[in-house]
Amino acid sequence: MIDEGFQCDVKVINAFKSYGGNTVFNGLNMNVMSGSIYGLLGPSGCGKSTLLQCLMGSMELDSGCIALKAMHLKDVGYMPQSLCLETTLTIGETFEYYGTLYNMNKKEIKIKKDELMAFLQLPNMNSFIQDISGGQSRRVSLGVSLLHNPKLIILDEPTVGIDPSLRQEIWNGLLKMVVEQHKTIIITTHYIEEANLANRIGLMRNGVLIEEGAPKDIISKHGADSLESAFLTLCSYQDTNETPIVYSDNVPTEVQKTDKMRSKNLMEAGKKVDFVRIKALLKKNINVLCRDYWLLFTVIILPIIQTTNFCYSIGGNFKQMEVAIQNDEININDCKYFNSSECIFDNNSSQSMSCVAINYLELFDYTLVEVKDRYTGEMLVNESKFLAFIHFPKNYTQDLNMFIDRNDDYDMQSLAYMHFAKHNMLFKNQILLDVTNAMRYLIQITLYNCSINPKAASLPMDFNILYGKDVKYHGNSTAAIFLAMGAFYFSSIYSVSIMLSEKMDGILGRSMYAGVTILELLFSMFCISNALIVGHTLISILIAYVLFLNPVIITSGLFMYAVLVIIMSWIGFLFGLLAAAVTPTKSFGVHIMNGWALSQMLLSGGVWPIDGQAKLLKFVSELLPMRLAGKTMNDITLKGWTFDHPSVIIGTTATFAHAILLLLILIGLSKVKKDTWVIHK
Ligand SMILES: Nc1ncnc2c1ncn2[C@@H]1O[C@H](COP(=O)(O)OP(=O)(O)OP(=O)(O)O)[C@@H](O)[C@H]1O
Repeated sequence: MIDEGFQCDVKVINAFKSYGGNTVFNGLNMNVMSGSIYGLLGPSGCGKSTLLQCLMGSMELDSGCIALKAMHLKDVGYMPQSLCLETTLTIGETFEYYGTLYNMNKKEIKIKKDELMAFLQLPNMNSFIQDISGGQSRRVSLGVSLLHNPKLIILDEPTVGIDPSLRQEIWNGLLKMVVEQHKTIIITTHYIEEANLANRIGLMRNGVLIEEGAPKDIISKHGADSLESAFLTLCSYQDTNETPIVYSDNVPTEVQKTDKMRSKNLMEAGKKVDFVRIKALLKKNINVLCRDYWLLFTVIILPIIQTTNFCYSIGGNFKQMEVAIQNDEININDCKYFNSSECIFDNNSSQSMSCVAINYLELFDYTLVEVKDRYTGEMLVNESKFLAFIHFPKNYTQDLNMFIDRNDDYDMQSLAYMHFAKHNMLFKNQILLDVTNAMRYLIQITLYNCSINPKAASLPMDFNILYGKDVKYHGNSTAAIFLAMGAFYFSSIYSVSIMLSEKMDGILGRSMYAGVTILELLFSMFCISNALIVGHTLISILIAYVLFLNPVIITSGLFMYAVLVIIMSWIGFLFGLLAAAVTPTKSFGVHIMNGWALSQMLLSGGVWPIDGQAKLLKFVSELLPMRLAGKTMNDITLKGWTFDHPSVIIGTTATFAHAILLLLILIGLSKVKKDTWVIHK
């Protein structure tokens, strides 16, 4: 600490700071007396904002010392150069949020709100910040820095965009605060004439203060008629002298000697988690979410729509597949009245057994269209108008006698014939399977009518299904992977969106000046994210398993299913934070999320079983969290495995390990990357 006797509220001693190779402070000294207004002037880009951020402790000096009398963040009110306010809140809500962060009660906030409304001529307290003018929102920002009645007020260009008469009133108000309440105010401005009202000014250029003193003294010292011409004189003096002028009056010698010393960093003091602040953050973030209709739609309605889409569209049998047919045995419309009861070996039998196959296919929802000849049928398939063409020759049933009898007279012309397109393996597989089944059924019916055991036409094999008796469609075996994907993706979208706006718009940075810690913000976001995931996953589960009857075996393992969904949402939440931490722009963060979710969906067996992947890729896919969680969830619902099954234990533990790994990466990143969560505005 600096000795008690000195009358400065702020002292900067021999400060050095550079961004990469760009030197901003080059041995800068500054003294701000208690109970005064200090005007910090200088050309654009000379480092005024950087200096104020260093005073607040949000930025470190490379070397030198900053000493503040203020002990706590609540003793300081800081207005950054950018707005750094949540624009979806109203003016009133903004004051309530910051008032609560500063531990003010409702009555105190109300009194201060009325006071600031009159002083800063603010619009209606219910106006949303996004709906008011630039000048009005800057006044709200100024109001936020004055709200908690701080001892030291640091304002970065508070009067930009404000009309001259209101500017004058604001200065009068600030002067009154200094006189009546003994406040200390540091203010940067580009309007040199208004700096005349300050008690003391510092002229900053080329990394140092080239002059510091009362405006009148500076003007007379340089024989100028205004601050502006004094400043110009000083600039030309500095340009012709190589050694920078370093003013260091009133600097205690013991502090001057100490390089790299910092008496106290306000931002580092009192980092304890505070539940009042968490409550304020929760309220603010719920308000923000409720007003961001697109985000609300994306994290609540979209998961429900997508689950419904998934159940309706993925993995079901193909419907109304169009097949061209030429039946020389009978008109296919007459098959409707076909009754197969006679044995085809009977002499007077008039059966058209092709109808058995045709009716079978119609029963399985095929659209059969009669074509006039084989050439047309094949051509239509080649032109992709039909998926297949089936031909039954004229004496099909008659010749079937010989086929069953294994008669050597049976020739290839007597066979039914299928010409089909292979451009889509799934269509091809389904048609082949259905037509094969139709023909097997035809043979079985034929044998049965002739009192021959139909088993003769079935496969001599017994199939026993161990797991997944109720799995009928591909979608049944990917439903759990899809739900795991939803838990991951929609949580990540929430965290990346909120965190990016907190970071890029400087909202978190500003809340931190009011004492908020990153942990508190993350905790509040985490609570909201969990509430969202529980809500939309419950609805998605009801849609998938109750409405669309995806098979599920009810066991105690379902508890682990719920646990896995929650862990997947945590992984999504953490990954969203990671994307927000590394991305240089808002939109890129969302692209990272979409890209990673899509890749996982493709690799995790959600689209196609991973058993079809190359060995190395499969090894990687096996380790993906969506795969681990989705597979384990599938094992629980389709195989009925419970929480004590080794596979369930391994799957759950490995998924949880992913969450821990992401957490460790985030902690590590926060330590090495200074702008992980906050961009200086
Ligand atoms: N995060 C950053 N990374 C790199 N350089 C930076 C960063 N922030 C500021 N600078 C550079 O540091 C210098 C000082 O910037 P600063 O914003 O402090 O200037 P200023 O005096 O407040 O300017 P203005 O009056 O235009 O607001 C500028 O050259 C700027 O380009």
